[in-house]
This record gives sequence, structure tokens and C-alpha cells, in this order.
Amino acid sequence: MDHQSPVSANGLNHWFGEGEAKKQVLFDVNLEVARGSLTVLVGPSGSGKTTVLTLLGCLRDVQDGSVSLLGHELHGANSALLTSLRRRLGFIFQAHNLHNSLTARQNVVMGLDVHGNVDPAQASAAASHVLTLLGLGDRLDYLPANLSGGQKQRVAVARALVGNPDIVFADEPTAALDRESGATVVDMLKRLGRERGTTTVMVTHDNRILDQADRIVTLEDGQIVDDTGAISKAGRPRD
Ligand SMILES: Nc1ncnc2c1ncn2[C@@H]1O[C@H](COP(=O)(O)OP(=O)(O)OP(=O)(O)O)[C@@H](O)[C@H]1O
Repeated sequence: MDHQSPVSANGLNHWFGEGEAKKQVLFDVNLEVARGSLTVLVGPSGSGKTTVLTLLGCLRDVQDGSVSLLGHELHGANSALLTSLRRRLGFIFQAHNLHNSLTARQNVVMGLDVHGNVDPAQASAAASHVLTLLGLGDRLDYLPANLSGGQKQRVAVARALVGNPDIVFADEPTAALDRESGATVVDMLKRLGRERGTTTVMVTHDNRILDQADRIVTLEDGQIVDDTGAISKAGRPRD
């Protein structure tokens, strides 16, 4: 049915700044991600990981080269297309941006708002379900102020996943999590990959995730210098 890679970059270059200060930060990045896989971007600070993630996730305009997302070219895409594509994506960032006046469950329901008319009872049930899977079944009606950092991060993960996104983009999603919570999040992403074909692209330094990744792409100075794990394989080759 869907033989196309859900996300790919071809000859991707990117610059920040203007005039004298203009600086190229990505150089000819080529990447094709397999549906349902967990791909991890690693590399030193400043190597371009977040820039790649935000370009693939249509959070930044493509300046040069091509990004194909769910079969659509992002270079030159109009805002209507970008908006409709973003509805099919889930984002997990380190700064979890929860609404402080809303409960955990209400925050997760917000993740469904982009989908328009969702029955409130169904939305609430879906939010409860995902939060429970992430070990927060007894915290549904807590405000963020009464949750730990790790619990808040799991609420943010639930919010990203509740709408059944086709692709999840995550930037250090487990940094604030203890071992067990981190494992729960990764297990869930892997399971969604197997069962629903959800594709995850993640920036992380977390060794526990590297062990589970189907593919590890290493960036240095804006270039891919290593790419471990073939697109057609479900499991990363072990060395
Ligand atoms: N908004 C911006 N304006 C100017 N330069 C930027 C901007 N964002 C990133 N950069 C520069 O682009 C390069 C790549 O940054 P990026 O954040 O993508 O790297 P990273 O690998 O994600 O780093 P980290 O691991 O520290 O988050 C760095 O040199 C950074 O200083």
C-alpha cells in the first residue's frame, strides 16, 4: 500500500544568518527513513541534529534541496499543505510546554484539537488511555504543578501520540525521565511502529534508546558521517 518512505531528505543544505554572518550548517544531507522504524540522530552539540529534525518536521522552511514528507515535497510547499501535514505528525520536545491551568488529561486532549471535531467524551477516553499506557493512570486529573518533571514529560509524550500520528519527531524525549519511564516511552514508540507503522525520528544521546534504534545516523559539522542500520531491516545489525 504505502511503499514510499514517509520522510526523506535529498541534497539538503541549510544556512542561518545573513550577509557576513551567514553560515552554512547543513551540507548535502541525504536520508530515507523506513515506515514504522525508529531512527535516531546523534552527534556533537552544534552538529545540526535539531536543524535536520525541524526541517523534516516542517517546522522550518526548506532553503535548498528536497524534503519529502508523507509523499509531499516541502520545498516551496504552501501553508495549507504544511498545516494539513502537521496534523499527521506528533512532536515531543524537551521543553514540554504543558498548559499549567489544565489537568494532565486536558493537556493530552489538546493534542486532538488540531483534528477538529472530535467528540469530547471520546477525546477524554483516548487521552486517559494513552496516559494510562504511559503509567499515569492515577494522575489523570493532576495539574502540571503537582507532577514531577518526568511525569510532565510523559504527559507531553501522551499529547504527541494521542492523535495517532504517522510520524513522531522527538528531541531528547527521555532526558528528564528515569530509567523505567524512559523505557516505557521507547517501548511504546516501538510498539506503535510495529502495530500501526508509526515512524519515529528522534534526537537523543540516551544509550538505552540507541540500543533499541533500528537506525543510528551520526551528524558532524552538518554532514552525515555514519549511518548504521539498513532501511529494509526491522532490526539494527549488531556489531
Ligand atoms: N536559530 C539559529 N540561528 C543561528 N544559528 C543557529 C540557529 N539554530 C542553530 N544554529 C546553529 O546551527 C548549528 C546547528 O545547530 P543545531 O541546534 O541544529 O545542532 P544540534 O546538533 O541539535 O546541537 P545540540 O545537541 O546542542 O542541540 C549550530 O552551529 C548552531 O549554533
